[in-house]
Amino acid sequence: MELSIHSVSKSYNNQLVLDDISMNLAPGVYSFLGANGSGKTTLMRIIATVLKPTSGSVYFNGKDILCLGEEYRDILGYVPQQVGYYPHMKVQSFLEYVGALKGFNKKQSKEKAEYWLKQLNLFEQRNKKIKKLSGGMRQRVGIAQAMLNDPKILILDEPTAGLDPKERIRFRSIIANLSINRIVLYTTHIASDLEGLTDYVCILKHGKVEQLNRPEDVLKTLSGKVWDVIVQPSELGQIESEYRVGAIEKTGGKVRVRLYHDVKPFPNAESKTPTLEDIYLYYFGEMEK
Ligand SMILES: Nc1ncnc2c1ncn2[C@@H]1O[C@H](COP(=O)(O)OP(=O)(O)OP(=O)(O)O)[C@@H](O)[C@H]1O
Repeated sequence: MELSIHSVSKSYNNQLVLDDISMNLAPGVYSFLGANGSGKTTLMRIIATVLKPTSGSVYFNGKDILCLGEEYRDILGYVPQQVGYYPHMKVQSFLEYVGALKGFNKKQSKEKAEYWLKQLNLFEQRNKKIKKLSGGMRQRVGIAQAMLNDPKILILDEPTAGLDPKERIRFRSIIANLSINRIVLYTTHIASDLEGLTDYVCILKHGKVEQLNRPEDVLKTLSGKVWDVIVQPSELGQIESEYRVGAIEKTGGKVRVRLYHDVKPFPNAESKTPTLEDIYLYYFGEMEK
């Protein structure tokens, strides 16, 4: 099974948002990491066939997904960003309704809805109205509706937005369980979401792929470039103007500054092992200021 993105570009009103993206995806979890506006949602919508690329194509097992039509929708599960799933509907009724839309008969829809309600720990909530659910529960309803047809490709756009730390951990184990024999793509701008979950990290910046690598290889690219230095608060401004700066922490009356530089920036700087948080700040720190 292979999903192949071939020279995909997308412009909105002459603004280039995706710039010649190519990659081949096999079963596994792929996280698309990028700051706001880096084109993650646009790419997910193209892969979900909600949006057409300006140029380029996406192929599933060698066939253009736009030509596969219904056949592709049968193998696709898509959880869009911020969906307002019928707030007045009850959870199970909603899932059965989605089942009907996906072409299942009443009995199949009920069975599938109940199966996924149990899998996603939502069975207790099945008779609650969607608007009464917490953000994490609503997110799981989103995953349940996408899973009804047992998709080969599962796309989750910013699935952890608005979740509390406990829900994030639960989400991670759900995805780990669902990822076997599927291509799972999800977008995030939270580096810690990737820890222990993803097989590949794709860093998207200004519509281009900066890296597509296993997490350990992504980390290696920053090896020898991550430094901690303890300075007086008054020195901070100067450091920020000269270096790419990550986290800043108070320590006693001083501050510990994480900075990224190819060579040791100060005699007292301490070399640090890169984390995914560092990767994010290295690539996107400037954009978030
Ligand atoms: N329908 C549209 N019309 C015009 N511009 C758009 C449209 N959709 C997205 N854009 C622009 O394209 C760029 C990329 O947006 P996109 O939503 O793909 O990024 P993103 O990485 O998913 O960001 P976020 O994390 O904020 O969701 C942004 O500059 C956005 O304003």
